Amino acid sequence: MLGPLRQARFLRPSWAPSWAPRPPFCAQQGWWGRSVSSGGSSSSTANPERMGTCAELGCGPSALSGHSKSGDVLGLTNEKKTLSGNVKPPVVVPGDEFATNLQSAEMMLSERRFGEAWGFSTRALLVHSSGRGRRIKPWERAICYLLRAEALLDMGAPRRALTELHPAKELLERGRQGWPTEALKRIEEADARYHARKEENDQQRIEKENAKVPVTVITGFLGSGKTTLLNRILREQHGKRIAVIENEFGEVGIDSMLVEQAERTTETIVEMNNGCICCTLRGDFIEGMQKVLKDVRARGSHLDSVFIETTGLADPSPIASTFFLDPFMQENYRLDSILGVCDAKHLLSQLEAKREKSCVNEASEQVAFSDRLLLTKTDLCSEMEINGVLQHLKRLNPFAQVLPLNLKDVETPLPVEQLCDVKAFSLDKALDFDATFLEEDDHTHDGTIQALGVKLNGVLHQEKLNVFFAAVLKRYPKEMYRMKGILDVKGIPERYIFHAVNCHFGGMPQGSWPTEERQSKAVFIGKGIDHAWLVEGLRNCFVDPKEGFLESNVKSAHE
Ligand SMILES: Nc1nc2c(ncn2[C@@H]2O[C@H](COP(=O)(O)OP(=O)(O)OP(=O)(O)O)[C@@H](O)[C@H]2O)c(=O)[nH]1
Repeated sequence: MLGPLRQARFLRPSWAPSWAPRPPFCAQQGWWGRSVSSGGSSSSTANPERMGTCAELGCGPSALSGHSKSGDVLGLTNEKKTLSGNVKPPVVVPGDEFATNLQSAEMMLSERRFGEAWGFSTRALLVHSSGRGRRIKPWERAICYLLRAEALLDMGAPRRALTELHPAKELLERGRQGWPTEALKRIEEADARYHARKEENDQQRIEKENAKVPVTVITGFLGSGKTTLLNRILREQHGKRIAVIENEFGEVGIDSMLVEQAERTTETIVEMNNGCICCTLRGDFIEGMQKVLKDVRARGSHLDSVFIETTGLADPSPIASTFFLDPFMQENYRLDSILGVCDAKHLLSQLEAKREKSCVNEASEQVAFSDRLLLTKTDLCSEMEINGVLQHLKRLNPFAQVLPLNLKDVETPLPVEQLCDVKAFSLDKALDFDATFLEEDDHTHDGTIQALGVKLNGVLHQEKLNVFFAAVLKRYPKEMYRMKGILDVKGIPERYIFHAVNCHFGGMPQGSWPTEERQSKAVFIGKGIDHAWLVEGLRNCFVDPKEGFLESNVKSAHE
């Protein structure tokens, strides 16, 4: 039985037997039903359609990706049997081997026996190429390809169908004189079906993509404002449910303590501070992403967005490729954009900083790979400085939209709609930027950049701290990239938060301690720093150095 679609497209004449092919090929109209005297060799003109179609290269409909496992359902065996002559042609046109095969192919197609249809059409094309029998007209050859295209469309493979439709249309383009109207109509119909089916498939793909949770990867050099941005996003009234992945250096997690979990917006915060997700923690990262989804679903909740805050020295590219290489990530998450946060005050010096041989400058890699750039700390710069940085950013990444912002200005609402679910990441663009984007990653980092993590139990003395930090900034004005911490300072009931990016130091009491226990934490990231000197200096900052207890560890920034 013909399906309703095929019935509508190919009306049989009432007189035709049940197996009869479609009207354009029926004997009554005399195209290939009649015995055509073998007029010598076939057309000797070049056959551009001869090369490259699947059947001629030996692969039939079963070669469709995704269908190959069910080859027998689609008739792989039957296609082979037909090709080797083990299936008798159901239609025989005496003295016309080409018509016999083509009409048989038509009949098989009308019965949705795709393997046999493919096999017979290949045989018809082989008759033509071998030059046996009568001269085959271009439109007849076109029909061989056309019926394959129709078979593939019936199987729901419009893109593959196009490779068969193409030679049919090419033959038509070389001259349509003498082509039966029905053949022309049939090509037109197949073309329209191809477009409709392709659109339908594209639509389905878009819907599937849209159902995935969008993920924004926040990249940006040390101290550029990533955590500040995240806090602003979590505090905004945007009605979105957000999960956060925090990745930072060393075992002393500070950012996760600084991210303010706003009940209204925050689903979960996952902390990863045992290494860098762009290098050593890739497996943990995927596990973390699995856990996020599992927990949210177990709570009967949902996620509108995930933000990943990477370390200030991370290369965003290997993190991005995980979304395409890992099956779980591919199925559940959509990489929405790489959001690069740039510090207007320090970016130019960060871009100029030298790295070990064969190691990239992270700041420049982060800018170049971003889809959107957020230029922070504009409040600390003159208009001329801002314009200088903007020009530099344009040179490094001409495609990214740049958004200048003062993240400290909480009065001006954050344009959240420009930051998440913006569909800015493109795999094509990433591959243009780096052809090895989806290959095994082998990036290297400058191992001489190290992070000292310190935990301090005991109250600290404000004056002693002032002296200590002044000494650090004096000794390492360029080498100390970043200092940050949460301190228990005598006389200050709240947590004392300090930040330093290069020589810019700032600190203030902020937020109460979550528990009775007040453990101070600090991280120092830099190149060529004397860590023993730092530890000793900090030990001297306790109100009572004999009572204070200090733990520290040094790690290369990507361990
Ligand atoms: N004046 C000003 N300060 C800012 C702005 N954005 C961030 N900061 C400050 O810059 C310092 C570093 O900000 P963070 O948000 O911690 O930077 P980060 O990128 O998360 O730092 P790392 O995670 O250590 O790489 C903090 O003291 C922020 O308050 C801004 O737009 N203007």
